[in-house]
Amino acid sequence: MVVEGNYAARHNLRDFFARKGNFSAPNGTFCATSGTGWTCQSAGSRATGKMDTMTSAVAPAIALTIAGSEATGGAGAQADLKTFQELGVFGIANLTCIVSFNPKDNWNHRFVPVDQQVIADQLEATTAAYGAASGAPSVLDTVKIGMLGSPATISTVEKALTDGSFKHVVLDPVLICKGQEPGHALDTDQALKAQILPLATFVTPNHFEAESLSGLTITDEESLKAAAIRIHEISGAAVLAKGGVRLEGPDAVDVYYDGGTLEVLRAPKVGEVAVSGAGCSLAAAVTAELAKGATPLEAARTAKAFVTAGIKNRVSSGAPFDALWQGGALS
Ligand SMILES: Nc1ncnc2c1ncn2[C@@H]1O[C@H](COP(=O)(O)OP(=O)(O)O)[C@@H](O)[C@H]1O
Ligand SMILES: Cc1ncc(COP(=O)(O)O)c(C=O)c1O
Repeated sequence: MVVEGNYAARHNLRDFFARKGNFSAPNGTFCATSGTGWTCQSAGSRATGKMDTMTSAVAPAIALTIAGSEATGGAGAQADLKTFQELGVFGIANLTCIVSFNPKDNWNHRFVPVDQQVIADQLEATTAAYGAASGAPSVLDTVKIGMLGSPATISTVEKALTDGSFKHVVLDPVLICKGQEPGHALDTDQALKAQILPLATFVTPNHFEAESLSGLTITDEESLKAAAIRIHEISGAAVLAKGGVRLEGPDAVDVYYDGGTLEVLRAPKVGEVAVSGAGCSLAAAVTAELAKGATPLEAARTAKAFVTAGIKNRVSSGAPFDALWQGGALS
């Protein structure tokens, strides 16, 4: 029996009927409840069942992003949620800051932090709803950390990570954004390295961030490998170090290293400029795949393919940079 595109199969059936009452589906099926049972009838066929038989049988995997809002929708929490959804994961966003590009100032970032108590409140609500003690059918054990933006926020998030019981902590160590000058946020950089990096199980530095975290200069694939190895040694995390468009050559090259496997992930460059949301979407795709049970290496491979497709299908705007599109090719 198909009830409204399988909605009921993914939700508590009792809740479904409570919302919809008796209803007619567009294919001519009529569904109703009586007592603890349900009946659906269409021309020539009839199906019955108990209200509890389909309860949350296939709840989706859950993932949380602790990240900033990027108002134009290309990067930040917006990119993370779109990626989670595309990959079949129920996404939750707890916001740390609001970034609004400034078109009157060369599209530089205007950054407003969210109040620390408000960040803590969001984390409290999320934990109560989906944490280990929540009774939720899918427990939240996978979190992505995006832009934190200040030492105060880093301390708030550090507390949530140490209080919580996350199996996977994917850190996109956002030290600068595209368009920002390197060195803009060095105090945050230091706090991120000291307080969040040791808690990460997977880290996705871009070229600048990999140089900053490793202390090495990265000019080619070999030095990117050396940086990935160094960052693993420092953090213990699986590392996906991104060369992207910042290394010469026809391919966008990233290096994965987890202490055992070293793998170069490559895809032909699409254009020669960086695309907004590529780093966020890559780390979010890793997060979604880990939440669904993939190994870190499998998650990295899937994420690379997802981001490459999203860059090919990029969205242009009045801004001087394109945004990644997570939704597949539009015909
Ligand atoms: N023009 C491009 N063509 C293909 N892949 C790209 C391109 N730019 C970046 N990538 C890939 O997108 C992902 C994000 O990389 P990057 O843009 O360097 O990260 P960040 O957004 O953190 O600076 C990486 O997998 C990188 O190799
Ligand atoms: C809130 C926020 N998070 C993260 C980023 C990093 O985005 P990207 O995926 O383009 O590196 C940005 C960049 O603008 C941002 O504004």
